Amino acid sequence: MNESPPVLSLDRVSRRLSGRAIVEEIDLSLDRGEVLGLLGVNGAGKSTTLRMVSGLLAPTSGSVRLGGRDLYGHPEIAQTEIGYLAEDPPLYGELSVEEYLRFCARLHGLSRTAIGPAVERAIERCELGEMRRRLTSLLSKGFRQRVGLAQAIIHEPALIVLDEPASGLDPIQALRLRELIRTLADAHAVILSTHVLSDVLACCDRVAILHRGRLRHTAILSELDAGAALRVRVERPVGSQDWTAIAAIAEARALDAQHWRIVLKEGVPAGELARAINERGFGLLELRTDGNALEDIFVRIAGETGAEAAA
Ligand SMILES: Nc1ncnc2c1ncn2[C@@H]1O[C@H](COP(=O)(O)OP(=O)(O)OP(=O)(O)O)[C@@H](O)[C@H]1O
Repeated sequence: MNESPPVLSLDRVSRRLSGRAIVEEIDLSLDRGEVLGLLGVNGAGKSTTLRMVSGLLAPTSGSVRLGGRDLYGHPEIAQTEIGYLAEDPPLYGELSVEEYLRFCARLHGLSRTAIGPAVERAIERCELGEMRRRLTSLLSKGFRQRVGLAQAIIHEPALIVLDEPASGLDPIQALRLRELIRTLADAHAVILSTHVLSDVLACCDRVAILHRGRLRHTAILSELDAGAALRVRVERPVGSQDWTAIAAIAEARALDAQHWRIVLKEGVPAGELARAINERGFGLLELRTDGNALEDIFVRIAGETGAEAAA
C-alpha cells in the first residue's frame, strides 16, 4: 500500500544559539484532521519550534518535512502550504480587514480571480463579516486574533501554525477562538503552542509537552481521559465502602462526603458509574472528568530542575 507522508514531520530538529541549545532533537509528526498542542512553560522553546516549523528559522540540525518534502530544501512550499499566526500578529493598521486579507492572499500567491472568493471564505469562517470594513488598528484583541487566523487560512494551506493564539483574550473571546480552531482541523493539520492547559483540553487531539527545549511527553488526549479520574457529586452522603462495593471502581477518594474523586478500572466507560450510582440511590448531581491527568504530568515535568530534565 502506498501511504501518503504526514503533513508535517520533524526529525531530530535542534536549534542552537551562541552555543546554547534552545530546542533539542525534537521528533514529531502531524496529519490532516489533527490539532496538536505544544505545551510548555515560558521559555520552554515553543515559539522557536513553531518558527522552525513555519519556515522562518532554519534548524541547526535535523529536518522539517511538509508532505514528505524538506522545507528548507524547498522553501517555496512555505508560501503555499503553511499558514502562520504569530503571538502578536502584525496587521497593517491603515488597511481595513478586507483590504488586509486581499493583501495577504496576494502574498500567498493566489491568482487575481482566486483572491475574491478566498477572502469571502476566510471572512465567513472567522466570522468577520461585521468588521470587514473596519481598520485593523481599531479592532479589539479578539478580532485582531481572528483576522490573524483568517490570513493564516486564506490560501487553504495543509498546515496551520498558531503561536499562543488565545493569549490576552478574555474568556469569551478565548472560547470562541478555540471553537474556531477546532473546526479548522476538518480540512487542515493544526499545531498550536500554549502554556494554558485548558487551551489544550478544549481544542487539541494530541499534546506534546516541551520543557527546556526537549520534548518530554506526548499523549493522545482521549487516551489520557480514559485513565483519568472523575469528579462525582451525589445527593446522599456516602462512605468509601459504598464505592468499593461497585466492581467498576478502582479507587475512590473523598473530597467531602458528597463529593468524590473516582478512578474507574481500565476500559470501564463513565456511563457505567452513572448507572451504578443511580441503582444504589446515591442521587447523581454531577459527573465530569477531573482533568488532572494532563495537569499532573505537566506540573511534574514543568517542576523539574535542569539536572532532572537532562537525565
Ligand atoms: N534570538 C534569541 N536569542 C537568544 N535567546 C533566545 C532567542 N530566541 C529565544 N531565545 C531563548 O530561547 C528560549 C526559548 O524561547 P522561546 O521563545 O522559543 O520559548 P517559548 O516556550 O515560546 O516561551 P514563551 O511562552 O515565553 O513565548 C528562551 O530561554 C529564550 O530566552
